[in-house]
Amino acid sequence: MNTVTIAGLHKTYRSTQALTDIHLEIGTGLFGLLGPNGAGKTTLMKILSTILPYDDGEVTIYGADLNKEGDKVRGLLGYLPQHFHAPQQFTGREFLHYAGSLKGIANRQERSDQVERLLEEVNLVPHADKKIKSFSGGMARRLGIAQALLGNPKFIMLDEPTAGLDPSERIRFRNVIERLSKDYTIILSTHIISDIESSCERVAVLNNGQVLYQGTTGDLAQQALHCIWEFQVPYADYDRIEKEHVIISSRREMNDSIFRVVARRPPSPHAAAMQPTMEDGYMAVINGVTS
Ligand SMILES: Nc1ncnc2c1ncn2[C@@H]1O[C@H](COP(=O)(O)OP(=O)(O)OP(=O)(O)O)[C@@H](O)[C@H]1O
Repeated sequence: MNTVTIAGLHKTYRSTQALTDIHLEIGTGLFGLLGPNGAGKTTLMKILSTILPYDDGEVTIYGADLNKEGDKVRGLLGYLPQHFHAPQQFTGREFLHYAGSLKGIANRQERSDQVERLLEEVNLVPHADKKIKSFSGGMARRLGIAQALLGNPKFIMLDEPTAGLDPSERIRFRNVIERLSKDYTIILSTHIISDIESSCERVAVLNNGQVLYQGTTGDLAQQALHCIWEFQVPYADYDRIEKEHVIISSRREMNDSIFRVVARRPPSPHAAAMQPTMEDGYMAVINGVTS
């Protein structure tokens, strides 16, 4: 069942066309929104969270029209913005009480029940009475998720939630999200493929304000079928290869460089055809080199 439907969405900032004719169908669970810097991910999230008006299109969230039923939509959603800053002098628990009041949870007992449940859900109980200024980046992000979940939303948007986290914090954060995805519709925007690879079933790839792909993560990899090659050249040729090909990765071995590239034809007579990964599929879609 689709919980979020977007049809013909357009958004322009003065002279910048940020989103062009976006069509997306999103169901329950975790949905990945992938795209390079400037693709339009934050713009889309701001529109869905009713912060930003749009020029044209139809958006429904759990059956409510974003344009006509803004208040109803706001009651359904939780949002973790890209640059989330909680007041540093508050403790984690104090901040959640404060955020709960702002969300209109007036009954103190009800607010307290939600705050305690969410602290547990994001594994912050042992740190709940520490000042936020002492939190690590990962703890602050998990607090951000907890505030997004206050008020029992059904639809949660997380904008680049793992940016700047170290690997162990990223894994802990990912586990929290995966657990939540069983009960909520979650959109996770990122340009880090591995955030999505392990946990999302469906993804959309956005570039220059357009949806270039939407479907399963497995099918995204298949977009690069027969287009992924590895080959070895002397290290001295590095600059030439970089100019001539769309490089996915490269590594140095002794005096040679080994390149993984996306191309419709073999980039050299000795190039080996490789099985595509999701990252390969993403690079193929972004660069318009699909099979
Ligand atoms: N307030 C604004 N005024 C004018 N142009 C804007 C504004 N906000 C975003 N843009 C432009 O709209 C386009 C989409 O930006 P957006 O921030 O939505 O992309 P993004 O995919 O979230 O990128 P990032 O990963 O860097 O946050 C970009 O060209 C950006 O420069």
